Amino acid sequence: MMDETAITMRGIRAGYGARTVLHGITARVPRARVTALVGHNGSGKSTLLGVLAGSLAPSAGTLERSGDRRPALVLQHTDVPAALPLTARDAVAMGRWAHRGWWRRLTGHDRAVVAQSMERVGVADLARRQLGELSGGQYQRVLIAQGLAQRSDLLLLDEPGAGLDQDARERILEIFAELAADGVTIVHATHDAGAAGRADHRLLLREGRLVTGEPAPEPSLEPFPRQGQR
Ligand SMILES: Nc1ncnc2c1ncn2[C@@H]1O[C@H](COP(=O)(O)OP(=O)(O)OP(=O)(O)O)[C@@H](O)[C@H]1O
Repeated sequence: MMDETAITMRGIRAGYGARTVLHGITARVPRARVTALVGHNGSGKSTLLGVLAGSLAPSAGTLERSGDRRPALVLQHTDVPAALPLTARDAVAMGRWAHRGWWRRLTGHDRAVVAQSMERVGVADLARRQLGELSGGQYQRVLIAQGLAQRSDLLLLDEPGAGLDQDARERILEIFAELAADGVTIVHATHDAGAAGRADHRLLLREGRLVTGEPAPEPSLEPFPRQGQR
C-alpha cells in the first residue's frame, strides 16, 4: 500500500537575498513516517527545514501540505542556552504559546497537554529540574516535548542527535518511531548514516539539489522505500 503524502514540494527554490541555496526541490514526505534529510554541511538541509516550517518563503515552486496544523520546528539543544532559569516543564509549556499567546495563563487543558507531551518522551520525572541540570539527551527530549506540546502533526528537527552520545541518539530514534506510529510526520536533518538508515524515507541533498537513484550509502534512495515492518 502506498503511503499517504504529508507534504508535496514542487520545484522549490529558496535562499537568502540574492543567494539561492535550494535549486528546485521536487519531493514528497510521507505522512506518519520518519523522513531523514541527509547531506553535507551547507547542502541546504536547514534551509529546506525552514521552508517546510513556513519561516522561509520559497522564491519559486509550490508546497502543499495535508493537514492544517502549524508545523513545529524543534530547536536543537545546543542552540538554546541551558543557563536559562527555566524548569523542564516551563520549557515544554512554551510550546503552548503558539496556541495561547505568551501573555495568557495556561489553562488546565494546556497543563494536561504539557504533562502528556513530557510523558510521551520520557521526561515527566524531570519536570521540576532546571534546564541547566539536564544532560544533552534529556534536554533534547524536553525540546521534542515542547514541539509535541504544540500538538502539531508535523515535527521538524535540525540535527537532534548533534552532540549526543549513542544511547541518547538511540533513544531519540525510538521516540521518532513511536510518534510516527501515532500519526506524527517527522522530518529530521542528520549527518548520522545510522540515523538516516533507520528512517522510513530519505531525502539526500547535494548543493541544494535532491540526489536520487545513485548507488546509495545504503539503503536505497528510491522514493518511499519501506524498511522493515511496523
Ligand atoms: N541566514 C543565512 N543567510 C545567508 N546564507 C545562509 C543563511 N543560512 C544559511 N546560509 C547558506 O546557505 C547554504 C546552506 O545552508 P544550510 O544551513 O541550509 O545547510 P545545511 O545542509 O543545513 O548545513 P549544516 O549541515 O552545516 O547545518 C550555506 O552555504 C549557508 O552558508
